[in-house]
Amino acid sequence: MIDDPDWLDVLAGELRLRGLPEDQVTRVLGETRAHLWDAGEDPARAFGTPSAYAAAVHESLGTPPIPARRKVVRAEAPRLQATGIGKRHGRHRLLHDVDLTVHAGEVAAIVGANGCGKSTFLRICAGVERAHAGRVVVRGSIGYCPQGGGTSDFLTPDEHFVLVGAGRGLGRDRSRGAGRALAEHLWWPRPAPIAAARLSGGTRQKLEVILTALGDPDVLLLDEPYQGFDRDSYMYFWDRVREWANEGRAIVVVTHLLDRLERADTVVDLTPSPHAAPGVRGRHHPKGTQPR
Ligand SMILES: Nc1ncnc2c1ncn2[C@@H]1O[C@H](COP(=O)(O)OP(=O)(O)OP(=O)(O)O)[C@@H](O)[C@H]1O
Repeated sequence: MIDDPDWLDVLAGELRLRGLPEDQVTRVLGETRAHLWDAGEDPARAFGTPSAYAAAVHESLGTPPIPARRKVVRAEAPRLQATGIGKRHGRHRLLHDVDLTVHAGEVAAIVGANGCGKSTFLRICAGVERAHAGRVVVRGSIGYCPQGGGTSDFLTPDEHFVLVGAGRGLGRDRSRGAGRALAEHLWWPRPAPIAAARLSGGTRQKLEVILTALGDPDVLLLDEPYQGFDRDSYMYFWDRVREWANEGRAIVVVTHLLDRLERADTVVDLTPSPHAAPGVRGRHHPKGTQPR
């Protein structure tokens, strides 16, 4: 057998991402390992990518795609509700009366001109900055991806997965498997065992996104998370956002790029209106409309 523990780790992560119970994950891994042993084959040659094989297994087992726990919450209450948010810097009124409601299964995009307060609004939603007015209610756990700064120069990708996974209650193998499975979804199939300082800018940014999503937080807050991604990775990223939502997460993305806004259920444009009173911001657009 050409035993590839990395491939099997990623497969385990992929199966868990699809909601397979732990006993089924163990059974599938055992059977797969036995097959590889008998056939003496390389796993990628025998089964393709872990992601594709997990999808096939998932389909053949007929496992429901969305855990029931998340569905129930969607019907009951929004995951994130920001009401009447206001923020000042001295005499400058940055945010005024901004509302945002995001349920499980929904994607919200925050757009607007440079400096209009998008990152500030997201930080307020994440609870790392205080608003001067309004209220934020979050139901569930939060994964927050700021614009950079969430990784350590000296740790490898796997070490990041294990460290952050531990903080979210995941064991070592599970963290590594989940991290690598998420990496594959972002077009980063084999995170190299090198320190993060030596990763390319786009790859390091992928690491930030993966760490945010590790452990399946209920609410994902992503501040221009695709910076430095190549075109394919950018497309994969938006596919992944939609899949995360379909799996029951509530997602808020701060974005400058308007080409994927059809993926969002809600678009909030924080650009100040020329007709509004000075400092008045917070305009909402229904799904599919383009902000100015
Ligand atoms: N502590 C502070 N004191 C004064 N002004 C501040 C402070 N923090 C942020 N600002 C200002 O608030 C404004 C909004 O910043 P923010 O980063 O939220 O905007 P943004 O819409 O995300 O910008 P960009 O599109 O450029 O990323 C900026 O003009 C910034 O300089």
